[in-house]
Amino acid sequence: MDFDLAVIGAGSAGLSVAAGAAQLGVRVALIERGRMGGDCLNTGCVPSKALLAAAHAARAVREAGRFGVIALEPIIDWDRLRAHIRGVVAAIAPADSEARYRALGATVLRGEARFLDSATLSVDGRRLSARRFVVAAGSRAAVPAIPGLDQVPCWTNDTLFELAERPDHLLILGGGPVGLEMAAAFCDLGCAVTVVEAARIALREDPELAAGLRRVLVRRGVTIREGASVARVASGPVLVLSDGSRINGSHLLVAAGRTPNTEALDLPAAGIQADAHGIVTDSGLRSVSNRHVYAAGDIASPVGLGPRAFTHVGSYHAGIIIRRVLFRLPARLDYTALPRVIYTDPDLAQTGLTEAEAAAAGLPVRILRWTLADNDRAVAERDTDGLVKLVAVRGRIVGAGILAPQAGEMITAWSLAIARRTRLSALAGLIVPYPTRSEAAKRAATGAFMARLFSPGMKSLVRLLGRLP
Ligand SMILES: Cc1cc2nc3c(=O)[nH]c(=O)nc-3n(C[C@H](O)[C@H](O)[C@H](O)COP(=O)(O)OP(=O)(O)OC[C@H]3O[C@@H](n4cnc5c(N)ncnc54)[C@H](O)[C@@H]3O)c2cc1C
Ligand SMILES: NC(=O)c1ccc[n+]([C@@H]2O[C@H](COP(=O)([O-])OP(=O)(O)OC[C@H]3O[C@@H](n4cnc5c(N)ncnc54)[C@H](O)[C@@H]3O)[C@@H](O)[C@H]2O)c1
Repeated sequence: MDFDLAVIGAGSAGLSVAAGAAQLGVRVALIERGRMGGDCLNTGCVPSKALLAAAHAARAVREAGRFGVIALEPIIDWDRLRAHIRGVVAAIAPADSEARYRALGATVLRGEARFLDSATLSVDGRRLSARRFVVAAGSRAAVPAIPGLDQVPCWTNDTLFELAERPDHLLILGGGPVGLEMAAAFCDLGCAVTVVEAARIALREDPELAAGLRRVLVRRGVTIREGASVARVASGPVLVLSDGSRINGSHLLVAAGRTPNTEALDLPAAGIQADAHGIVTDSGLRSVSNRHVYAAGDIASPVGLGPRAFTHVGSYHAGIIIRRVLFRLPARLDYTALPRVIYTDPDLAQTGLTEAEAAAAGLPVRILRWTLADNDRAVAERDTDGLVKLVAVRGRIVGAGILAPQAGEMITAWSLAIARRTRLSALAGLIVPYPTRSEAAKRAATGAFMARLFSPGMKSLVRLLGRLP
């Protein structure tokens, strides 16, 4: 065997597996056909957050008047904005580079991997055998089969961040995390934006939190069409809906979900079962049909759990695979406290179960809320949109959803609370610094005890105790 482990794909998931394995002295091949770092570094998380940072700065200038700070409409220099995004990607790139992985001890092969049989790959014609394989080939933007869409120039996340032109009016097909983050960004940068969504925006998220986000985006000027069925796309671009209405724009971004990158791999040659969602695995990420193969990141579709397309999931998967393959431990996925964040400012962050998920599981759900309108820090900053919504079952927290600026920074504590099965009473007893938005979450937890604390029985008890010497 040429290698102990061959990792296909140098995105978040593949890089994490290769780094762990190489540092443990395993002979590991890391194979990448495109750019090191995959989607997250080049066409996903990193450029999108760099773009959002610029967009938030523009809005901060535009909205400074509410503090009595007089500012004019910001001027966006698109050349410098482009350079800013490239600069951020370049600053992070060394961590994902070929040089770094070679230095860690991995053999980095540039080329497209294809299975020849269950123990052999071809990498651009070169044969390579390995004892185990990790397929971490990721996903790409799914382009829906809408008549005319293939005839009209459109952006996906692959091309968007080149910012080839300033869109006067950006049409966005899809109101999931990509569509919403980019709607927030381009709107803040002064472009007209229309989101056209087949169902409702942020479909996976709690409807109450999604409604709060919708209100904010609409107030800022984003047009949102939900429940819209696009019958065809005409040049312009124009989205023609099935009710006959037409939505004209200057540019079109397709953000309608993901498709796993399975085609080039010739998975059947290695007997690896896959479906439209990715490689079918057990809950420890091993292929259900080839014991030597594991899947990680966006391309992994564990039975009963399904894919989760997040960078932090890719590295979590890597940890599971390292434990299983190298340490022979019975590691299994557990998404009980998996966080996710839509970075729209306010961010929509969720961990654990939503109210609907907990109710669907037949759990006796108790919902606790606190709105940012009742949070002193939010009031001081004149930014009171948002809500904390906790999902509790039998006195323990099982889910938390937060719509707030920097909610992504607030959610980790709630993941820990869920993972550790923390009691609401412990959360309500926490000392939280004043004034912070985190207080809103504590106040939500405290709400569980208010009625009992200030009940007539408790008043009688206090009266009685007051009579003691
Ligand atoms: C616009 C956008 C914003 C996002 N923002 C966030 C965010 O803020 N936070 C977050 O957690 N997630 C975010 N995501 C999701 C995140 O980017 C992905 O979940 C993550 O990058 C997936 O990592 P991966 O390693 O599974 O796949 P990828 O990053 O896609 O890497 C797979 C690699 O495999 C290579 N490859 C494919 N086939 C072959 C082959 N046959 N041979 C050799 N190489 C191959 C590809 O070239 C690619 O480099 C975002 C996604 C998008 C699109
Ligand atoms: N901040 C983050 O962590 C972040 C950011 C971006 C992306 N991501 C990851 O990438 C994944 C992909 O994001 P996404 O937003 O592209 O996909 P998505 O699947 O989450 O959302 C796509 C949306 O497009 C809609 N849609 C599909 N076909 C349509 C059509 N023909 N017309 C109108 N609407 C249509 C769907 O109803 C859905 O609401 C996410 O699920 C997430 O896991 C994460």
